Amino acid sequence: MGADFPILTTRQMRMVEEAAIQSGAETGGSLMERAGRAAASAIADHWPAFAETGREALILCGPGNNGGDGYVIARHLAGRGWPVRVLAIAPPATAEAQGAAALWRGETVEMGAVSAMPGRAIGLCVDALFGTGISRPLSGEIAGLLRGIAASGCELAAIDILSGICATSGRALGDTRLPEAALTVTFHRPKLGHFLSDGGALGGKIVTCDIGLEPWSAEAGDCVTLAGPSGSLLKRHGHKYSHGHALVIAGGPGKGGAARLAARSALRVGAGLVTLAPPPEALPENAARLDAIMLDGLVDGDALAQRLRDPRISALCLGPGMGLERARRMVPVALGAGRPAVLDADALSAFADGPDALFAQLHEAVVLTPHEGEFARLFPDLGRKLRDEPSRGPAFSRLDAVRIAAARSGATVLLKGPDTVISCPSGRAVIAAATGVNAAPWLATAGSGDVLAGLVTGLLARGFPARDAAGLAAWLHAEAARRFGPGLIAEDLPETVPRVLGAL
Ligand SMILES: NC(=O)C1=CN([C@@H]2O[C@H](COP(=O)(O)OP(=O)(O)OC[C@H]3O[C@@H](n4cnc5c(N)ncnc54)[C@H](OP(=O)(O)O)[C@@H]3O)[C@@H](O)[C@H]2O)[C@@H](O)CC1
Ligand SMILES: Nc1ncnc2c1ncn2[C@@H]1O[C@H](COP(=O)(O)OP(=O)(O)O)[C@@H](O)[C@H]1O
Ligand SMILES: [K+]
Repeated sequence: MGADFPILTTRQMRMVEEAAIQSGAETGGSLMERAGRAAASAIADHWPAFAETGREALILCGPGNNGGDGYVIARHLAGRGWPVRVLAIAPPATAEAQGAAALWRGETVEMGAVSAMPGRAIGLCVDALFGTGISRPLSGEIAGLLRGIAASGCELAAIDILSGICATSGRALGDTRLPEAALTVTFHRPKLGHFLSDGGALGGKIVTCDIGLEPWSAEAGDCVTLAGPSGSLLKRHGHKYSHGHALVIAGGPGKGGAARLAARSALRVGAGLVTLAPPPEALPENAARLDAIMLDGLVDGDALAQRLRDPRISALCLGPGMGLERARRMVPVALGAGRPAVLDADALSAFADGPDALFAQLHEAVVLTPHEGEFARLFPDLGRKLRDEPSRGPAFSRLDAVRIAAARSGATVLLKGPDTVISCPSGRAVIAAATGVNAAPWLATAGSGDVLAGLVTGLLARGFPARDAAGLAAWLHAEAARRFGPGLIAEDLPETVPRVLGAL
C-alpha cells in the first residue's frame, strides 16, 4: 500500500517490551523513566504556557506501571517549574512504579482527600490511572473522579490510553461514560484502541513517543496498519485502457443520484473509463447529467452477462440506488463473472434474509462496504457481540468482527464508521481512522457512502488489490472531507479528490 503505519494490540506491545527487557539492554525501570520523561515533554509542548497560568497540574496515579509513568511525569513537570501534585488512587504495586514513586519528592494526596484539597485551581489533569493493563470496568468512584475533573473545565491528558478504554478494542469497559482527553501520549507505537470505537472518539491528539524499543519492534510480528497517503494513487504512465474500465450499475428513473456519485468518484480516482448502467428507461435523465461518464442501458442479469463479455471491464459497483429486486437479479451475474466488484447498500440488503447464499458466491476481489446496520443484518451474531457491553478486556472489537466476517464470507469487508476497519479473508487488516485530530464529522451526510463505494471501485478498476483499494479509498474519502471542511455535501467529495491527489 505504500504508506505503512503499524499499530499494536496490548499483547504485541508486551512482546516488544519483554524482548527488550530479556535482552538485558533495558529494564522496566529504564523504559518507564524514558516513557515518563517523553510524556512530560509532550505535555509541556502541548500546553507551553501552562506554568504561567498559576494553575496546578494534578497527576492521577494508578497502582500499576501506568501509575508509575505518572510519578515520573510529576517529577519532570515539577522540574520545569510547574506546580504539580499527585493523587494516588492506590499505592504503587509494581517494583517499577514503587521505584518511580520513591523518586517523587512533591506532594501526594490519597483518593479520600480529593474533595478537601486546598490550594490552587487545577488547570490540567494527567490520567495515569490505567493503561494497557486495564482488566475490568472502572469503579463508580474512579469514573466519577474523571468525569468530575472534566466537568470542572480542566484539561485532560491521558497517558498511554484514556483510563477505562481497552487498548486492544478501543471499547470502554462497562457502561462508563468517560470524558474526552485533549491529548493522549503513548509509547513506541499507537495501539488499536487509540482509533477504534470509544477510544477513537475520546483520545484527542495522539502523540507517540520513541522510548528506545525500535531494535525489538519486529517482535510484534504481523501488524494491523493504519491507512495513509500513498504515491501509488498517482498515475505515472499508460493510456485510459491501462487504468481500467469501471461499470457502475444504477437504478431506475429518479433513483440515479447515488450511482452517479459513485461513478463520478470512480472516474476522479483515476479509473480510465467509467460506464453507468441504469435500466434503459432511466437513460434520458442520466444522459442529461453526465458527460465524461458513458452510459449503457442494461435491462437485467442477461444483459449484464452479455456486457461482461468485454474483458476490459475491470471492476463493477453494485448497490447504490440500485433497488433490491434489480440487485437480486444482477449481483449473482456480476459475481459469477469473477471480476473485482464492490457490493454496497441495496446489493447487501437484498441478501439480508439469506446471507449464506451470497457468501457462497463471493471471492477475495469482492469488497463489501456495509455500515453498521448493514453489517449486523449480514452477520447478526457479530453485530450482537459489538452491541453487547464489554465487561472484560481485551473486548470484542470492530476489527475482530470484520476479520471473522471476511473469513466467513470469503470477501474483503470494509465496515464503515469514523473508525473504518477493513480485512481480507486471510485476516490482513487495515484501519482508516477519521478520529481525534483527523476527525471528519462532515462525512455524516447523505451520499457519502456512495462516494466511498465509487472510490473503491475506481481503484479496483485500476488494478489495486481489494484490501489496498479499500484502505486507500477510505483514507482518501476522509482526507477529502477534511480538506473541504464544514458544509461538505456528498457532491463535494469527488470534486475535492484532485486536491488530495495533488498533495501526494
Ligand atoms: N509496555 C511498555 O513497554 C511500557 C509500559 N509502560 C506503562 O505501563 C503500562 C502498563 O502497566 P501495567 O501492565 O502495570 O498495567 P496498568 O495499566 O498500570 O494497570 C494495571 C493495574 O491496574 C489494576 N487494574 C486494572 N483494571 C482496573 C480497574 N478497572 N480498576 C482498578 N484497578 C484496575 C490492576 O490490578 P489487577 O487487575 O491485577 O487486580 C493492576 O494493578 C502502560 O500502559 C504504560 O503506561 C511504560 O512504563 C514503559 C514501557
Ligand atoms: N462522523 C463521521 N466521521 C467520519 N466518517 C463518517 C462519519 N459519519 C459517517 N462517516 C462516513 O460516511 C460514510 C457514510 O456512508 P453510509 O452510512 O453508507 O451513508 P449513505 O448511504 O448516506 O451514503 C461512511 O464512509 C462513513 O464511514
Ligand atoms: K491512562
